[in-house]
Amino acid sequence: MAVPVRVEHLNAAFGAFQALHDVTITLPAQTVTAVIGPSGCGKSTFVRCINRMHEESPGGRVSGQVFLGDEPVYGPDVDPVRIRRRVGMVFQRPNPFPTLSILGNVVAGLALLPGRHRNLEAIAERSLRQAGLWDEVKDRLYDPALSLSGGQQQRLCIARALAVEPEVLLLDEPCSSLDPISSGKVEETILQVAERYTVVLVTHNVQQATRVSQMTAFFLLGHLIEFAPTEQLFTNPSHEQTEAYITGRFG
Ligand SMILES: Nc1ncnc2c1ncn2[C@@H]1O[C@H](COP(=O)(O)OP(=O)(O)OP(=O)(O)O)[C@@H](O)[C@H]1O
Repeated sequence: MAVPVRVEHLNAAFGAFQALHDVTITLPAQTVTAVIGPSGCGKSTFVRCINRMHEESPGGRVSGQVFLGDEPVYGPDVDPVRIRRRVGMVFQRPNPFPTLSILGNVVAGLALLPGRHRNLEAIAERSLRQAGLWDEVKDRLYDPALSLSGGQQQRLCIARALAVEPEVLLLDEPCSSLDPISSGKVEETILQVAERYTVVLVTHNVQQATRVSQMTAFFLLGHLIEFAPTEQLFTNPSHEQTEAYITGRFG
């Protein structure tokens, strides 16, 4: 079940350096929200605050609040591990577990969940289908994950994230290490999973944002400058700085 992510007055710092300033935004459910902006503007920091990974960075501090549905992510008794189960994440470089098979990778996260181990093959099939990889791997589920191409490995990582049934999926530049054909397949996967999840896609590629997202958030120097339907933001931006970025005048 997808839930909206409501971010209120979020500030994030690395020691004395403030990387995010007073960000307030609601990321709708069953929608792909693209997060764009020049290098260093705080895109990764923003998504890492949603699943409480930022606080794991040296000097990482957060203030403000994030709600997953009704649950405050930074509530006093909230277990970050449980939040990370509700909010799956896929990184820039595919990072399958190198010693595990394709199937072993997909179900790896389930070992951490109580009472869910009954039907691993069925869960793996469902997740691989959702990630658009099933047909390519169904006859080689016990092959090493590293025998897959980079693009397949990235879709495997998406399947692994989906296997534990998160509500939100964070994708931090998932195509940046992939060739255009593999990127296209990952984009198809993103479009497909957005029907069921709240998807947040960090991307450097403004064309990719227009292809796969319905909403776009533009960040600059740690500030959220503009958040609008993607088509509107790219055709009729409300801010001069957004226009400068999307027309390639900086960044
Ligand atoms: N571990 C860290 N320690 C100190 N500063 C950091 C750390 N990680 C990131 N920063 C700084 O925080 C700011 C935001 O970084 P962040 O990685 O969120 O930006 P980004 O928009 O995702 O960049 P890119 O597009 O290059 O990945 C940058 O100024 C960066 O130098």
